[in-house]
Amino acid sequence: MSAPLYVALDTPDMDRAKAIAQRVRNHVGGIKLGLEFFMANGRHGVREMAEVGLPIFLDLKFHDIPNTVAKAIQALRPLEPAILTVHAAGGRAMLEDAKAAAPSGTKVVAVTMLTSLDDRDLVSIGLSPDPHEQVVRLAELAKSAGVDGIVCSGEEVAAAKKAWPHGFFVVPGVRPANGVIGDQKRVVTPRAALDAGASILVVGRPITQAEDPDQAARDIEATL
Ligand SMILES: O=C(O)c1cc(=O)[nH]c(=O)n1[C@@H]1O[C@H](COP(=O)(O)O)[C@@H](O)[C@H]1O
Repeated sequence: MSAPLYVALDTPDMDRAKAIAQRVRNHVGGIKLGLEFFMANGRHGVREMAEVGLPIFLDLKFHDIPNTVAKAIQALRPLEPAILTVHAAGGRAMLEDAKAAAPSGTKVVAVTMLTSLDDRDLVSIGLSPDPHEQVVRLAELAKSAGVDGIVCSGEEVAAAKKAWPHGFFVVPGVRPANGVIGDQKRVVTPRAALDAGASILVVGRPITQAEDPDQAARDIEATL
């Protein structure tokens, strides 16, 4: 079952992104392109990566006033990404306008609480120290604003799914057992994330920095 695994190709280097995509294409369900790739390669780069033949998740995490976010998404419409991200903290009107601006076939998902944050980080930005509370609150907001789902860590996905049984749940911050955690803080294994209710998993460095990305993707796939 390869469909739920999206590989995050976080590199500014088009040749490297293409080479990894070609190596792992039979073991992943899609490709996530984020700010690092987009800043270097833009729309043209996204089109080129679409030639690999896998769904494209365009992760630009929009967070601005509703008009600016809507116009930015309208400008991306020709790319017809399978999934795109906005920050839930942009608020209801921004989420509604983002969904209205996106192509009908694009899932708009709202980032709740970045997986690189822990309870101390939440307090430092003036929020309640409980990630579950924060994620469930933002999941309810995203649901009522009419977007398709949320991004959260595998630690909160079960609670969020309870609040939104038919939502689409993207889980990054996923690490194979004994994997290098790096800058992530709320981390679970791919299997645990799926068992908790993830719709798709996002995995970057455990695949892209592996000596053999193809084997790393196969190893993760085998646990799903
Ligand atoms: O929206 C995301 O995809 C995202 C949200 C989040 O809370 N945490 C998170 O890590 N991500 C993205 O998921 C990917 C994780 O990469 P690795 O840590 O290398 O597996 C990166 O591309 C992040 O931008």
